[in-house]
Amino acid sequence: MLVKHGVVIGLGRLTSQLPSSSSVLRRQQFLIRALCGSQIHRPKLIRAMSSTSEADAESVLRTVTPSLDLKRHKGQAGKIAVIGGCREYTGAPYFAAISALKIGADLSHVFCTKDAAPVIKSYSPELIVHPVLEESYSISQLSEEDQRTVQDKVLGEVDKWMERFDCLVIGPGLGRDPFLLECVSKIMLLAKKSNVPFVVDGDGLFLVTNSIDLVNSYPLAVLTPNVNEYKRLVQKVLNCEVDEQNAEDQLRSLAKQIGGVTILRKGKSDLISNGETVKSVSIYGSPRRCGGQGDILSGSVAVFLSWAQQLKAGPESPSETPAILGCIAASGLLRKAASLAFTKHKRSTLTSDIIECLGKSLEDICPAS
Ligand SMILES: NC(=O)C1=CN([C@@H]2O[C@H](COP(=O)(O)OP(=O)(O)OC[C@H]3O[C@@H](n4cnc5c(N)ncnc54)[C@H](OP(=O)(O)O)[C@@H]3O)[C@@H](O)[C@H]2O)[C@@H](O)CC1
Ligand SMILES: Nc1ncnc2c1ncn2[C@@H]1O[C@H](COP(=O)(O)OP(=O)(O)OP(=O)(O)O)[C@@H](O)[C@H]1O
Ligand SMILES: [Mg+2]
Repeated sequence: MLVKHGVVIGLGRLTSQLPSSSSVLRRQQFLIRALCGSQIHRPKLIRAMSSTSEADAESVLRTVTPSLDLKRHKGQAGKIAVIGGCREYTGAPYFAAISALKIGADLSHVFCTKDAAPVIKSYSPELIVHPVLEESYSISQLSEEDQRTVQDKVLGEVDKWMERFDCLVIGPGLGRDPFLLECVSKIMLLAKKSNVPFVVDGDGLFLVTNSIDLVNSYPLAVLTPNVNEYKRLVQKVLNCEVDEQNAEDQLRSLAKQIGGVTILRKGKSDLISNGETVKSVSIYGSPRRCGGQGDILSGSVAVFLSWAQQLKAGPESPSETPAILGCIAASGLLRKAASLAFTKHKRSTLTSDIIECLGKSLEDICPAS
């Protein structure tokens, strides 16, 4: 739209500067028709003038998705852990964790509060659910020392698994309880110590926005903000408002300011940057905005990022980082699946319907055999 306006304004300026001879005017009118009036020429012009390149998501999906090989053993296609799930939210961590499995990860864990665990387990026997997180209400009677002991126990429970995970998803359905968020900030430190990549979403972004040092300069961190979460990040880090006219440059500055973390800004087009490159994914998805689609995305980024990390270096290997590739692949697949689910279910499309379409959508792009 901006560029389209740029063209129109540009030609308007051109008009006012040109001599008013009739032949010049005729040529000018022809130019205006050719540039603006033709459906064939306009998109080419917009693309040529755009500062962001649209990623070829299908090609990235084909590059990062590993072939199914009988020589591989369980775990090699990815072990993912979601840190999230509390009394209020049990759907979000489930959506993220089950999406990881549906795409092709081998194991998907959930670390959630004790209350949320039986609920999440009952959604699916496929998930490995750890009821380890504690909220303030369950420890408020304890002395400070005992509270620290509880925190150490929580961290110990997560840390003994940490090195086995290829990627964490921190935040879907986490809630905003202060005691729980303090534990989660320490889980982030443990992940960084073990060089485990993590995707931060939902309430994880609430935590990180208020303590940006938790992710600053960690190249294996991916943030996936929605419209509200992005606004809060921009206000906090760049100290200004979201600038839709310069969306790509602002995203690049934001990622750079946080030390080169990768940010996937969700919206009509998904925009992805690590402070250097900016990519967009605009494949047609679905007009349904039911809650939970961001959770599918965060689980998917974790899987594709893990797969992209396994790509062998070589002359043919992609120049983008695994985090950028993971974001492009996840965004493209989610949009394909959302589109397919919407074709079937129209207004009644739910997040579970989209999850059911993940397999077929990936199969259409990279068949299993
Ligand atoms: N089926 C499920 O289980 C699903 C669960 N989900 C889970 O929900 C959680 C929040 O994610 P979301 O996407 O609703 O957050 P978002 O758009 O920033 O906020 C919208 C508005 O609500 C408000 N607000 C939020 N939390 C608040 C709090 N604790 N206390 C007070 N206010 C709060 C917020 O206010 P603000 O932050 O601006 O002050 C804004 O105005 C997150 O864990 C997500 O994973 C989703 O994934 C969907 C499916
Ligand atoms: N206006 C839009 N048009 C098309 N697709 C969109 C639009 N907004 C979001 N999406 C798609 O939906 C996905 C989820 O984005 P959304 O902004 O709904 O996340 P979210 O609010 O975090 O979701 P959740 O409810 O899971 O927390 C994005 O990856 C994007 O592809
Ligand atoms: Mg969300």
